[in-house]
Amino acid sequence: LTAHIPAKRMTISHIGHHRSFEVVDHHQHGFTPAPHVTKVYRDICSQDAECVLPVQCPAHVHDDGVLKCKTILGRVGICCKTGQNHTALFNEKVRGHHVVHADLEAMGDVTRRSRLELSELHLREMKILTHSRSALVPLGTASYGHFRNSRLHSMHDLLEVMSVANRALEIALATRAFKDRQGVTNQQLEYGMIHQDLSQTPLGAACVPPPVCPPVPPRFRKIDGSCNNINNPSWGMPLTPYSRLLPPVYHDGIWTPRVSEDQGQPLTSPRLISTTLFSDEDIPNPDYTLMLMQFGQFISHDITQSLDTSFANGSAISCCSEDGSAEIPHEFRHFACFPVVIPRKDPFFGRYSQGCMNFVRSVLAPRHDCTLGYAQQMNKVSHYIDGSAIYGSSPDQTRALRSFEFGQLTVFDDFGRHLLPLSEDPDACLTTEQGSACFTSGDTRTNQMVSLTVLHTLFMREHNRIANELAQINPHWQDERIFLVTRQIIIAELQVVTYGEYLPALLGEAAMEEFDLLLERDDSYSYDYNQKVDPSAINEFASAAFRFGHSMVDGVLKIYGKTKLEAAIDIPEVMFHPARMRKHEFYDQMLTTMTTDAIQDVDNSMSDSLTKYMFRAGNPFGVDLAAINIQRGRDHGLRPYNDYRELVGQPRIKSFEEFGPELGERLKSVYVSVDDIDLWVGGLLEPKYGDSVLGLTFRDIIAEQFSRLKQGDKYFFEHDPTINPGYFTPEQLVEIRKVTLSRIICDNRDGILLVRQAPNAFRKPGLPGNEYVDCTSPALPHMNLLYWQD
Ligand code: HEM
Ligand SMILES: [Ca+2]
Repeated sequence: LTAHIPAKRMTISHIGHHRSFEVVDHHQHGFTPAPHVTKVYRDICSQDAECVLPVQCPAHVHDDGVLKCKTILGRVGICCKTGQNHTALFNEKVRGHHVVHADLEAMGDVTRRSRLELSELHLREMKILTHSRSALVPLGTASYGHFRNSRLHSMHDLLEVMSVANRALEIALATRAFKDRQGVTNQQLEYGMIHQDLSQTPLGAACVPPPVCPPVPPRFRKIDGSCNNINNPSWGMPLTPYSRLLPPVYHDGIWTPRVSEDQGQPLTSPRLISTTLFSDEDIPNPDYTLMLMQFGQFISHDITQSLDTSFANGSAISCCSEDGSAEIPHEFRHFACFPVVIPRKDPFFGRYSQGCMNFVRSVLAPRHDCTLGYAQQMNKVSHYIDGSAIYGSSPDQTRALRSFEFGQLTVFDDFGRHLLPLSEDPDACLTTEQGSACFTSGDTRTNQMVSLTVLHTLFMREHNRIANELAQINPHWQDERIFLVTRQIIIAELQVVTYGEYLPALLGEAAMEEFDLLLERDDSYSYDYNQKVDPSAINEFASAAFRFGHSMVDGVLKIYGKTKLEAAIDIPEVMFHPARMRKHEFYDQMLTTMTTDAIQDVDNSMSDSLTKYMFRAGNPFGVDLAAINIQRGRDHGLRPYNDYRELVGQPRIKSFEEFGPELGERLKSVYVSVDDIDLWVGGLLEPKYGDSVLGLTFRDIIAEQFSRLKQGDKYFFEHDPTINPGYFTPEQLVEIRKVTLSRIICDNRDGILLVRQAPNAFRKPGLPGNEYVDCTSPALPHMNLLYWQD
């Protein structure tokens, strides 16, 4: 095998594969792949197919006739014809299902009906808002904190979201009407088998027009991610839908959440699943620091944010009675309500007579071509790794953050220490008490957790530091130029840290090879760009797999003084309450803690701070993030866990005991069928795979997402000049590749307490090769910006 592996892959020949596959090895004779396309064993697949990992071609799950092959690393792959087009298996017949043709007359009728229904829904919404006492989530409660997580930047932002969301809702209603009228089956909906041309219909006219792109691609990527892919200029833009690995499963094929595979009974309450399967155990990971947790959340916010549906005026919908004891009955509540039922005997919430945890379904977005079909959830932010959490996802948001002098971002100068600008929104945090502080950045979740605020502050400072240097090197540059070049460098740094340090720690070296996630070396360009790859955030990634991070969270943040432990903060105290940022030493202390203390292992243990007290803000109880994650998966139509096992080439589980006798017992008590297990739950229960901190299913889904974010992003920092309008020179690439998170930390510390760092901020300091060095040490090399002089 090794003989055919190009040089950069040689390192992995020693990596063993722990699981054995039932390999159908069609490949009998030798093969001679061309030097640059050695990713697949092409010869066994037909001309129009490629051998790829199953997760890269998920349509096969519903297709029996697929040919198995072997990928370059010896894993089972499949001969794939659909490429990235996972859900649209658009041919006249798929396993006995026929394409349904929608003619103009049907469309006219359906449109009229959906318009009517939409206005009825809005009318009802108004009624609920004006007449019901419990229509709104009470201020100051944990559920209000949860809603704050999908806060919008401004009124303008709200109007824009609403207008897109309403269009998507209208399409969902039209699809339902069409289904009733024509007798469409759920399978036909899953396969996207409604053939339609909406251009002549009112629905088509309501579609958001694609962005108009300049004939010459701009050197700097657009703030809103538009015009990255010439053929699909709206790919990756904010307010567009997630992509999917597998078609969703909805009870009605359109938007109603799924029920049990066994006789269609309702699924068990996510809260009961949470208390049965998840407990708070202290199992620190010996190898990785809290930074693996915190940077993970930071980068996830760059890629994805789904929004809870709100009332038209932006206020929070309540689905529970005022005292939280029961759900509001269907007829009196908002159509987007999907509350979590809390069992009466709940060991924790029972004490407070809570029978209902608020949960509101996510806002929808029309698909890119605005066609009929199952509901798609909206991503509020630019999907690309493009620093949108720092700069915002729209030109308005960016403008609000810039100082327009010397390329700088605005800061709050707190007696000489630069912090993020203070928020003017009285509702952005939990408290408005004297001396408290609440910050703004490109992302509305900045204040959710104080260690997240620290990372936002770090990258804001790094921007200003680089802008400063560039302004000195190029005194003739104006604000705009400095800003744009600095932003470009910051995005490159984010990508270098993500692909060079974060992902290898999270996924392990094997996945880096298998999914082609390794960065090139020195001054080399990458030639991986693939115009066919849709970079969009994957729904399964955002709503389940990448939420593995919640299991890594430690409920206590330790604060170290010069010689001893100074404090231990329960994290609910610092959720939407980042006022400690103003304490002189806190920022340095937090950076030290994050690069020193251990993360919790990824498993079925979650801190009580997240399952009992999240966002409690002084109340005796909070909300349960585990239950919310499970409910969100159902809200988004994620298929059950077993389907995703199959997707990554693992056999489906047949009995609960396959998770071991103890977990098996507990699983059995909350799921009727093994085919009911929620993806987020099953994924966390899997044993670690190889050198990854994750099980195989999550590992592969996450690896696939980051592969798309690289291959499908023309502006990815290392793409070559023929592809990347904002390419770096070879000399600049060498400099950018020197960057590490530890370097960024050292360069932007207050310097009050923090003087040293281990070279790899994600790995525990003191591990071999990761011993502490002084911030000034050459072991933490600097990027030389003189290569940007002109
Ligand atoms: C103290 C730390 C954290 C808190 C309090 C927190 C809280 C939350 C909350 C409230 C949501 C929204 C849930 C919903 O309504 O569906 C969420 C979503 C999410 N979280 Fe976390 N989280 C934390 C850390 C992390 C970490 C470490 C990661 C990953 C490494 C992560 C990844 C995600 C992702 C991917 C989503 C979905 C985002 C979206 O698409 O809307 N979180 N988190
Ligand atoms: Ca982004």
